[in-house]
Amino acid sequence: MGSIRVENLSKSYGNVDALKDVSFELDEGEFAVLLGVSGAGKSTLLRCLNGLASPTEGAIYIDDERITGPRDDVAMVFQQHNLITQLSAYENALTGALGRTSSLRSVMRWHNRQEKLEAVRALDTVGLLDDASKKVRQMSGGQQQRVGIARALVQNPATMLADEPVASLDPASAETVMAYLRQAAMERNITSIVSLHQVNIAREFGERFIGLRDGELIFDGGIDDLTIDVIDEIYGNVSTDAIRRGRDPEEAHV
Ligand SMILES: Nc1ncnc2c1ncn2[C@@H]1O[C@H](COP(=O)(O)OP(=O)(O)OP(=O)(O)O)[C@@H](O)[C@H]1O
Repeated sequence: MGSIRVENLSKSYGNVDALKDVSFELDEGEFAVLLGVSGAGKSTLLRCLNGLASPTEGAIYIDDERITGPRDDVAMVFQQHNLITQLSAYENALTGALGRTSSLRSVMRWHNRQEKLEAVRALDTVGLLDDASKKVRQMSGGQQQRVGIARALVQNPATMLADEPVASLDPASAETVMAYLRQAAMERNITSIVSLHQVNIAREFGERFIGLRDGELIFDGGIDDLTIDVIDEIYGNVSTDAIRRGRDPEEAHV
């Protein structure tokens, strides 16, 4: 479950061509990192994948079903966590089940035993079981993002999309969050696409890499093919010395 097929996808906003004839396929359970500078089209691709934006041309299929709008089996992890900060980690995780409940139950926030167990299991997966009752606003940015991942897991997705999930975190927290995200995807065989702009983190956690530049897919391959030349091509005029040292290439324009 969760295989993805993107076929000749183009997306324009007025006269801005955000995606140009992008095609690729991911097998069930693959973990792909989406690379590209700001404006390359990463968010647009993720928005088309989760059904929030519709293609101008082309199509996306999940498990051979054409995407025509948001689906419950496609979960999203956001950069700005989108959590309810006055609620606990557990309560936030439980909101991941809301898409699957009736509107009355959803409004009343009634959850069945199975959903509660899933929330506990998801918090365990992201290493936050001991902090389940802690208010999200009292948590660090990295912990908050792990709650965001737990919420996505409670949705019981076949596909998980993450748009710059560690962009606002310090390097150590970013690594921790990525490790939990990768582990969760592996344990549950969730097909995942994570957009990142930190090449060092991408190389550490990615198994498949998709590179966008100016809306075009310019790279699709594994870690061995992701050479410095390819990185140069994805990021344009950047200092590869800075990349080797692990600095953010977007700050390393020469
Ligand atoms: N709603 C919109 N209306 C008009 N133009 C848009 C819209 N959304 C994105 N664009 C444009 O489409 C192009 C791709 O943007 P997109 O946000 O997908 O890139 P990105 O790689 O995710 O960059 P960032 O990391 O900065 O979000 C950019 O030129 C952007 O200005």
